[in-house]
Amino acid sequence: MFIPSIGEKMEVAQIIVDVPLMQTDKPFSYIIPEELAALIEVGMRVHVPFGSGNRLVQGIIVGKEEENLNLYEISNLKAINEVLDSTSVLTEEQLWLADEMRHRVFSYKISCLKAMLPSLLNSNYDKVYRDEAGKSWYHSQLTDEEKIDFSKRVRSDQLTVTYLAKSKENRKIEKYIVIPDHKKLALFEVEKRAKKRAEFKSFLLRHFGEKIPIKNLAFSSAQVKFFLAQDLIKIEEVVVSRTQAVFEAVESDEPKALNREQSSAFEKIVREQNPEDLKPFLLEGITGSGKTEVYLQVISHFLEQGKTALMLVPEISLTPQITHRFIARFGDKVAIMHSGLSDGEKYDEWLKIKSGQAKVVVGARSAIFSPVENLGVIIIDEEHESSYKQDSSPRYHARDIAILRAKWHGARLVLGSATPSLESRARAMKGNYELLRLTKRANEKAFLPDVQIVDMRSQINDRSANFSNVLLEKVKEKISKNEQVILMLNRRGYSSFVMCRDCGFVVECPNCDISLTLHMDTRTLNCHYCGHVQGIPQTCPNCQSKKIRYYGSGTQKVQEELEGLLTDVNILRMDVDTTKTKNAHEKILNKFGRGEAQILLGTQMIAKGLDFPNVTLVGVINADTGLNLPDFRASERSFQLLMQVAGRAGRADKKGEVLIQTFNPEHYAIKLAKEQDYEKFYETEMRFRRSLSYPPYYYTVQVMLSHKVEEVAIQKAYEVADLLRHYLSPQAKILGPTARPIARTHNLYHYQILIKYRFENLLEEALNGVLELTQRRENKDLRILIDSEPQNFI
Ligand SMILES: Nc1ncnc2c1ncn2[C@@H]1O[C@H](COP(=O)(O)OP(=O)(O)OP(=O)(O)O)[C@@H](O)[C@H]1O
Ligand SMILES: [Zn+2]
Repeated sequence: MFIPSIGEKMEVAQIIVDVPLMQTDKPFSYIIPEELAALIEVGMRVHVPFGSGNRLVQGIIVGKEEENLNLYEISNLKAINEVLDSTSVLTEEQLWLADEMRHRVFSYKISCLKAMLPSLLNSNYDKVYRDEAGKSWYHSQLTDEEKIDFSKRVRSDQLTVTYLAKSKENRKIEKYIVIPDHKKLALFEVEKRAKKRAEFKSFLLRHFGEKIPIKNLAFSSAQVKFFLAQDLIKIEEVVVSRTQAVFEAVESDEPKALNREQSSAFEKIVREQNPEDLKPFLLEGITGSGKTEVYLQVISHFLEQGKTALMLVPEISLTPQITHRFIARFGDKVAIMHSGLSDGEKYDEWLKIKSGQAKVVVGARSAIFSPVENLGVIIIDEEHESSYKQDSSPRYHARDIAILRAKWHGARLVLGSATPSLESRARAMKGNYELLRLTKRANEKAFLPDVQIVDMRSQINDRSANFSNVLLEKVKEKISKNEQVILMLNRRGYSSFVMCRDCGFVVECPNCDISLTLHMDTRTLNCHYCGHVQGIPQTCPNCQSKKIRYYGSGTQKVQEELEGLLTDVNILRMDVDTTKTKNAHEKILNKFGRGEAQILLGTQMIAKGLDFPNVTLVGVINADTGLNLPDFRASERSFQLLMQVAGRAGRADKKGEVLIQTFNPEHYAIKLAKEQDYEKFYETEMRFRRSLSYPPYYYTVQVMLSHKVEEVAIQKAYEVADLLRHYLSPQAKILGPTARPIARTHNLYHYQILIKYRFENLLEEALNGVLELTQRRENKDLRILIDSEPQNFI
């Protein structure tokens, strides 16, 4: 057949479509229609027809060029249907980052690209166009020609655009039940047989006068509807606002004169260097040594040079205290990014960054992707924190992305910690990072606190299950001196549950192999994995005994106990439950800062970043719970957490004390935390890692397979292990398959394989082979997750 070879010049775009599959994990060519040609840029989102049905899907333009196409090629190409943006939403750097990421995280390219966009742009939204006179049009209501015309007018600045999430209208709405009339409800007769209904009624009566959140309610929506229909309850909606009040009411703050160690670190970080010679800096500074002050001054330095800065902190420590310090220094040049913001707020901050108005971005993990141009420095505080690793696809580590971005910009990268991760410290020892040290507290009058271990095995205290006499007496002593106390309850892998005293039955989640957690405020049992909620049984479901007891030590329970043991004491509690609402964090810390409570009791949440001069005692109620987890980083995590929380004591001129209650006083992680000896811990732990071939001596990749039928999960896991053995060298160690420590969640059985390796040329190929398995029809119910350098083993 004759195919004309003299072609036509046509504009063709390379597009990654939003169909996360192995076969579609590459750019597809689309013709750019003439009328769109002037509007289209690389980095924009478009709608394109895809597949045999030509269903419209979203895509991202990653390249475009003029090509000579013959008729045959033209007839085989589809055309772009619609442009979604008026300017690129992804920069050239971000497109490059997505490519680099694809090879490291074994996730699809489209997932990498989407990770770089604010979620509003990935969700169902509408655009609103406005002209100068304020007249507005909704994109969804325009004709195709109008859409093109409007895009042109946006480009020539005649119209402005804002995005509006269709589903939520950009507002967060929370619903509550309120009871208008107590008497009416009380007198309402419930049919005898309707047991649940009667339970709900008495629940409502107990909560009269309160706003009862509908979220996590232990009763079905049918029950709610019934009472609504009888006019016995009402639903109230509360709109959570999109505007941020953070920037108001922050006093400005002047730089402090750096001490010798601080200035030496500062000078090394900012010194002139060839971009090729730049290495990441590891700033190892004990708690309270003034790392944050160094960060602030390094950032100032680069701002003065007309550059920008990116500052990452762990989500959990993105407390007002830290954000305030940045706002106080840099005012409205700061953009804040964290998960507490609504999609609308995140989008607003993103725009502030994209437009160049924000020069300093302070944020949690995902802020590493923010589209700041002209970066002078990237800082990762508490670099050892596992929350820098994303636990869902794409499973990236912010540190790895930071290294790439720093390279692209020729920017400095500073990793800061009092207890660096073994990986980073090992790199510093090899000379891949430059090690900078701060060994003294910045405040001249402050010293590291005295740490004491309380051996709980020899503590018999009939008055309390949670407190040794020593700790209790110390708490009393500090309170009597008008000083403040921080108490930490390490809840990792441990929480309160309900058990029958007669038969030992523990109430478990019907979907997951794990006991349900008791929540006293809602009087429910909740599953922390799948979100299942149920009421607390009055009798044992197994033996009908009435001896149902509550076990474990949630923060709520400890608070109750403490209130019984001490008189006239105000306790503030900080945990997931008390910080759900907006700015709750801030309110609690402000109260504590003003001295309105003597004790701050909380989970890991209180271990980081807090700087309260009046705190002279830190008590760790249970140091052990993290130690025995089936995770090779268990000791490292426990050590880091103890060092971190101990660092909250004695930060000003009053001497600090720390008491650590433990059942494992001989464990090296606890002993060395007492001695506050990072160096010794590093050596001990490195020996252990070496002998067991764990990171940083080996790299790791975890493959997790899930299926609703356990046998299928096992069988497929063996198939995958065989496939890996076929590709990888004998030097690679392939462990498993084994069942996950929590073997079933969401009604799925999980099996895992761990690969430990040093150099494997065919690793990517092998893992792509594993991913391809999921595309086979017979495997359509099989879930396979690949996690490079996994941080989470439970
Ligand atoms: N050069 C300095 N002169 C006087 N005070 C300083 C100086 N640098 C820091 N400080 C003060 O010392 C205290 C501890 O400093 P900072 O919070 O920066 O330490 P950090 O190392 O970041 O602490 P952590 O890691 O424990 O959270 C703060 O109150 C800070 O204002
Ligand atoms: Zn569950």
